[in-house]
Amino acid sequence: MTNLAIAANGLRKSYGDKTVLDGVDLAVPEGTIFALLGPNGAGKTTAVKILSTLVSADPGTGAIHIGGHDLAADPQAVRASIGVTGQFSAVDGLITGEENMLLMADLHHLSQREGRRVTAGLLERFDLTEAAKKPASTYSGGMKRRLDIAMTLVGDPRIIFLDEPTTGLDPRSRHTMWQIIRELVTGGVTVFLTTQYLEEADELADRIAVLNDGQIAAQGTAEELKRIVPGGHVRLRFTDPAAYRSAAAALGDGARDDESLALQLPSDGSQRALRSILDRLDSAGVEADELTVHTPDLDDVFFALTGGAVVPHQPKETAR
Ligand SMILES: Nc1ncnc2c1ncn2[C@@H]1O[C@H](COP(=O)(O)OP(=O)(O)OP(=O)(O)O)[C@@H](O)[C@H]1O
Repeated sequence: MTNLAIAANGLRKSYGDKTVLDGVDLAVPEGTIFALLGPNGAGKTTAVKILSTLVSADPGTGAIHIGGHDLAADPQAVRASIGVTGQFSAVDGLITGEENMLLMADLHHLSQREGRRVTAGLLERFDLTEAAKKPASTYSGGMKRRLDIAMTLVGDPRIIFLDEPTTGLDPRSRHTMWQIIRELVTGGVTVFLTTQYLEEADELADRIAVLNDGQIAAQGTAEELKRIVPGGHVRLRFTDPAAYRSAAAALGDGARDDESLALQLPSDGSQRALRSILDRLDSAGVEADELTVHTPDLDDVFFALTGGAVVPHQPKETAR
């Protein structure tokens, strides 16, 4: 049997009369990446705070075990086995990156010599050696985030909570962060991350849970989640309003976007389905200016489950 690094049953939390978590079950096997995905205010940070002992769960919550330790009975043991990097960084801008690290080593009661050794190793690993003697306030967003994670690793935690680790980072820094997270897991660490980026969950996570209205709306691998939403669609775009209207009349069953002269037809994207659409267009004597095939992605899952508004999709594949 796989050992669970994180096991929580019936997680509950309310603030006043606002229920933030309404019976959330979480199970994260050791050495895996778990992503808790949800819109703003869904309760992701609250879940991280409870699991990392920063906030207490409400009465009625079931057992919570982190790293095999009972969170209610032995929060100290839980704290010793975890690292937490929050949305608001623990980095002190007034002192250097190295000093931030040494401070952390002190907090973990490492000897001065050991603290220096661990600090030098982590600064090197996170490509911060050159900047080590500069005040952290001069670091870029990506460097601060790397320093933050390096500080978390001083205590050599086996379980790491990363609350929105790449929010606000540019694409390059985001990819660097993803690489760092993957390397952590290769080293046997379990990562629990929260994110608003579907792409991030898709890239990194072994399992994803979608949090909505205080409950897990669905969980599984990215592939499993993609299977729960209806299939893809074909999108046809026109520049000529008359052609658009003729196509809409000929195809009938699609959703119309009169403003951008686009039709969206449910379709599995197969050759046969595409041929049928093209045949009907031919019969009507119209030609689309653009045809794109869209296969379901995590965006579809997210919006289907969280009841969000439909957002414009980036086409995944152009058929013509
Ligand atoms: N200490 C608090 N007191 C009162 N309400 C709170 C407190 N902390 C969080 N909340 C409320 O609980 C809800 C969930 O907040 P939480 O920060 O967990 O969401 P989140 O999913 O992490 O959102 P975001 O992506 O915006 O960080 C929000 O409506 C928030 O206003």
